[in-house]
Amino acid sequence: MLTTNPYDVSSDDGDTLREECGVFGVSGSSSAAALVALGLHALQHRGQEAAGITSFDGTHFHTHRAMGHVAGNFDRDDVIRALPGTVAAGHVRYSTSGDTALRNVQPLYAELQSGGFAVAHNGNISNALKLRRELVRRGSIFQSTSDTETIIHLVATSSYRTLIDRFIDALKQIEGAYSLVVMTPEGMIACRDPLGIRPLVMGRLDDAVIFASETVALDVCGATFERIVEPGELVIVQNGEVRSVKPFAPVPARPCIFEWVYFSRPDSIVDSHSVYSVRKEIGAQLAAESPVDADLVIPVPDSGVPAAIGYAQASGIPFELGIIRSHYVGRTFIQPGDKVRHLGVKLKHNANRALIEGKRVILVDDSIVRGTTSLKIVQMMRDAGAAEVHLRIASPPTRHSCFYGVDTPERTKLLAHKLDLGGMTDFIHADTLAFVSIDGLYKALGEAKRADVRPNYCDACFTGDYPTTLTDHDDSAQVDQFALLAERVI
Ligand SMILES: O=P(O)(O)OC[C@H]1O[C@H](OP(=O)(O)OP(=O)(O)O)[C@H](O)[C@@H]1O
Ligand SMILES: NC(=O)CC[C@H](N)C(=O)O
Ligand code: SF4
Ligand SMILES: [Mg+2]
Repeated sequence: MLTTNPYDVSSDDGDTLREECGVFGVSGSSSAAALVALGLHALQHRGQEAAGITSFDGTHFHTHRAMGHVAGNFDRDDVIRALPGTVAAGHVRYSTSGDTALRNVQPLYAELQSGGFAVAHNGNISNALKLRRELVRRGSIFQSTSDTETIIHLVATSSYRTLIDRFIDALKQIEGAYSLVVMTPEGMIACRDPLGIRPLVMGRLDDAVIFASETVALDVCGATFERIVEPGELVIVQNGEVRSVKPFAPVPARPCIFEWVYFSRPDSIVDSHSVYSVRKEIGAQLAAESPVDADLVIPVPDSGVPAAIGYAQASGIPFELGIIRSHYVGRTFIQPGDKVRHLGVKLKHNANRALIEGKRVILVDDSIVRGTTSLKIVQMMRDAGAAEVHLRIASPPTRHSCFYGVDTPERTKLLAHKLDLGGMTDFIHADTLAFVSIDGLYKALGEAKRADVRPNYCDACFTGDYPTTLTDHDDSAQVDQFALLAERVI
């Protein structure tokens, strides 16, 4: 089984690009857990494997964690009532390290010398295996196979005196991507890795301070956006007071560019750019770079829609809903195994036959990962009588795996790694295929082009230019060793 998730020795679903995770925290509300449940609903697209909420009532921590969606697990009064207190944090998960099992569902919790410690994490620690090996040698007893648990053991074993110093000490040892919401008896801490790879924002609802992966979660619970948590910043909320600590030497940020391409909801504003507007602008860039004479622009729902609107407006070709999506089928990425995944794409999309017959169509989707969706959709258009099928993709070819919080297929499963443009066009049976250029993507974010040296975003899945060292992934012997370790404890 090939996957970028080195702990995941149990799953046969290693070749899917999945979402990431969502975090949400509330400090200072008598309805803290209920607000977290609402916020997690709005972040459900970021993780559909499992969800959890931890609350603190001033004396005790309370946790409910479960496999599956937020709805179904957190829509009952008794569940919310069992999470009392004015402080609460929650998480929706797609695993990147560690199997899909209850023990890895977040927030993770431990009793430390300083009292309870709960952590919700979006991202992936790219030296977690190495750190884990050292910690286990020194006597740490891990309860999960998640990379996130490494943070807890580093805090527990730190030689610094105060909890904040111990936490900072832990962060300085980890590498990779992390947006965290942490709960301790002393207060809530929200922080972002020095490069700000994963998003994190801060909002207010009356006297409560709120942290969320995306602004849409603030909207949904009626909170107002205050500011982003800066890359490398810790925001500490203690007895209603908010203070900021910046323990890292400042480095220019590299937020994940895929947030604007696919991950974030279009109604979110990520690092001051509207996701919807950026997607439309990518579509416009694509129309300028790769025009084609055709009758209709058709989005591949859902995530291809804003880029298709942008393409249609820029080209003057009418936008039409030529593919109708069933809203009762989950995202393609989460279908287990190839057979079911292929079936999933058919169940999810259907051609709007009456519209397509005899037409030259331009399909617009946000990305090609394995090529499963594109292959099916192009065939669907042909079966519905399309005269020509042109595919336009609102991101550059995905040629590399992500090690920062997205469970990408192993590199060899990526269509653009295996085939060049001609090969891909033949594979999906399109008349023409084009991807937006990397400079076009940067233009959509308001830049003149991608800077050759130190660009302003992480774009490693397109360029292979990873902004951090990848300790675990550069050392395959170590990965094997930890896969064995995980196997023993499953
Ligand atoms: O090349 P593939 O391996 O098929 O993966 C790429 C497809 O997967 C995603 O859609 P998905 O159906 O997961 O979600 P969406 O409904 O949000 O578009 C993405 O938007 C592409 O359409
Ligand atoms: N996708 C994520 O951000 C996952 C967080 C963490 N690495 C986990 O696997 O639980
Ligand atoms: S590798 Fe791709 S998906 Fe991963 S953080 Fe970088 S840009 Fe985002
Ligand atoms: Mg899609």
